[in-house]
Formats: sequence, C-alpha cells, structure tokens
Amino acid sequence: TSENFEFKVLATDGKARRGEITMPRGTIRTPAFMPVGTAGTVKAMYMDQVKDLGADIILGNTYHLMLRPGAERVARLGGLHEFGGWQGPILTDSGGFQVMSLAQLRKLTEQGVTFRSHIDGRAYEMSPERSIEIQGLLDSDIQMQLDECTALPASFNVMQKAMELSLRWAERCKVAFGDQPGKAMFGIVQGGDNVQLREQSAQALKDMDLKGYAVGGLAVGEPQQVMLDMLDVTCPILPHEKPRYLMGVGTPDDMLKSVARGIDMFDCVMPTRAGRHGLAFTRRGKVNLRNARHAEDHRPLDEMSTCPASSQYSRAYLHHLVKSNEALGGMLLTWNNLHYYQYLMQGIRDAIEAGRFNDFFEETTAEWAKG
Ligand SMILES: CNc1nc2cc3c(cc2[nH]1)N=C(N)NC3
Repeated sequence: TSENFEFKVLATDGKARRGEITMPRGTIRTPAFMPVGTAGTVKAMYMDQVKDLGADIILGNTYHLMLRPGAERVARLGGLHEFGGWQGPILTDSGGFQVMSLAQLRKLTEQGVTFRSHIDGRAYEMSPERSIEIQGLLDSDIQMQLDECTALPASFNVMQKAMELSLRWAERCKVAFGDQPGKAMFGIVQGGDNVQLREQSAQALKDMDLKGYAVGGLAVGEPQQVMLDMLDVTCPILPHEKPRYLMGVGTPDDMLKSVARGIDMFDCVMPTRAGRHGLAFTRRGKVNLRNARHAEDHRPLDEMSTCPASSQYSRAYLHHLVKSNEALGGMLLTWNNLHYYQYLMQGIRDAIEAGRFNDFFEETTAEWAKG
C-alpha cells in the first residue's frame, strides 16, 4: 500500500496492460473486476466472501446511498468502510448515470441536476460539488466526476452538448475534490458513439491531468462492436500511465475484448444480478439453472473450482433452489459467478504477465463453447 494513489504498468502484451494501483486501503491488481455494492452491500454476499474470492475493490453508488441511508448519516456512522465492513478500496459512482436511469422528474441545468427519489419522491439536487461532497462523506477512495449520460441512440447535437457539459463538470469536480493524496477523482470520457466527440472528450480530460480516466456512456444498449470501436478511439489518447475504467462492463466476452484494447478496470451487475436470476457463469460457458435439463443432474457446476458454491452442490439442487425461489439459490449462484469473474481476471493478469494474452483469449472463448 502507499499513502498516495499510485498506478504502475507492470507488463504489457499488445494493448493489454497488467498493472497495480496502490492506495492506503490496499493494492488493486489490474485488470480488475469490481463487484457492485450499490447500497453498501454486494447483494447476497458477506464481505469476507467477496474478499476471499479475490476482489481487491468494490463499487458503491452515490445516488442510492444519498437517498438511503443518507450521506451525512453514513459519515456519522464512520463512513462506508466502517458501515458495511469492507476494509479495502471502494470506488463510488457519482450519480450521473443513476439519476438519468432511475430518478423521476429530472431537470438538468449548467448548475447540476434536480430530481425526485425513485424511493419516496423526495426532491434532491445534485451539483458536481455536491456529488464530490457526498463521495467524501462516504469516505470513498476513488470518486467519479458527475457527468451527463445520454442514452443511445442520440443526435450529434445532444451528444455534443452532454459531452461539453460533462467536461465543465469535470473541471468543477477537480476543484471540489482538491488535493487528497490517498484518494483519487477520475474523469469520465463521454461523446456517445461519435468518434470526434470521443476524441475531444478524451483529449480535454487528459489535459486536466486527472489521476484516472473512465470511459462512460457505453454499455447502454449499443452493439458490442460500437463500444469496442469507441475504445479503439479513446484508449490511445488517454495517458499510458493512468488507469482506464470502462463503466458498467460487462460480460466475460466484453471484458476480454476490452482488456485487449487497453482497459484496466471493470464493474458490472451481471454476475450478481444474473446469479439472483438463476444464471451461472462457468469456465465452460453460461448455465441457466432454471432449465429442466438440470433437474436430476448430480454434477456440480464445476467440480474443479475452489469455490464451494461451484464444487459442492449438484446442479439438481441449484435447479431446485432456483425453481423454489429459495434465498440460498441466489446466494450460491452469486458466489459462483463472482468467483468465476475473479478467476477470469486472475487468468487475464497471469496471461499478460506471461505475454500470452492472445492464446489465453482463444483458449478461454473456446472453452465457453464446450458447454
Ligand atoms: C450498465 N452500463 C453502464 N454504463 C454506464 C455509464 C456510466 C456510468 C455507469 C454505467 N453503467 N456512470 C457514470 N457516472 N457515467 C457513465
């Protein structure tokens, strides 16, 4: 660990990077997958399990936590780490995306966004300054700028206005964040699916000399190739020696292809949400435990896995739990899925170090097809 925020690229293989971020609360091995802990909990998991399966950092959401239990309340209770029992680094999203996707009666101006809570309809306003203030009250280690997320498809003009507003908000967040050595504030590249806007956004954020850079406004329903094309444009402009975080991504396939284009950090609700809905990610592809074909299949999901959820329960039992909507079903599949995601990230990190990422990519995708 270090009293500062330091990112080092330890090895490269093509555009793929193996690195590490050292911070006071711990070291983040990259490429990294961050389990989503939206409301201060990784749903259906104990934090000890999350740690044991290899996660170095988790994600929390400003939007959800400011509505409930409230940022000032979390601060009075010692901050998010103390509150939820996660002692490693926490990255918090700024609320930009969640306000646009969850809140009601949103009104966006240069100053910020006003909205009503999707929980109880109470009115709130969120400015870049307030978002950074909330993330500070949560004692977040990596804080995201407040940005305007446009849904795709959108007109050039809409994407341009949102990208330019997000740049002005990045400046205001940088000022509001100030100088906090052991913490970081990341900018977010916007620009929709437009090459020029993406280039402008990345270049302008690079000139702000921030500690890290997220690529946002993607994984909002656009085809995977559009997302990958935007990475091909954005990553080469971003500074080599700063971490790159692709927000909201993604499936194992998304992550392999994004690592190949220079991405270092990921977060996605896929493994946890899919787990609660009966979908298992395994080294041999996806397994839908709702399917009747598992009803008398005594094999575990993956007998070779070191995760008990994957090796010590039959598919038949998991099928029964899922069909019966038993709490244990979501618990075991969430555990399996997060374990698989960390197993995949470990394989990616090892492969880059060994200079064999392309081979790993081929082997891994071929194994998924085996089923
Ligand atoms: C699930 N897809 C997804 N795309 C995102 C894009 C963004 C984000 C969160 C996301 N999640 N948070 C932001 N503050 N901005 C961009």
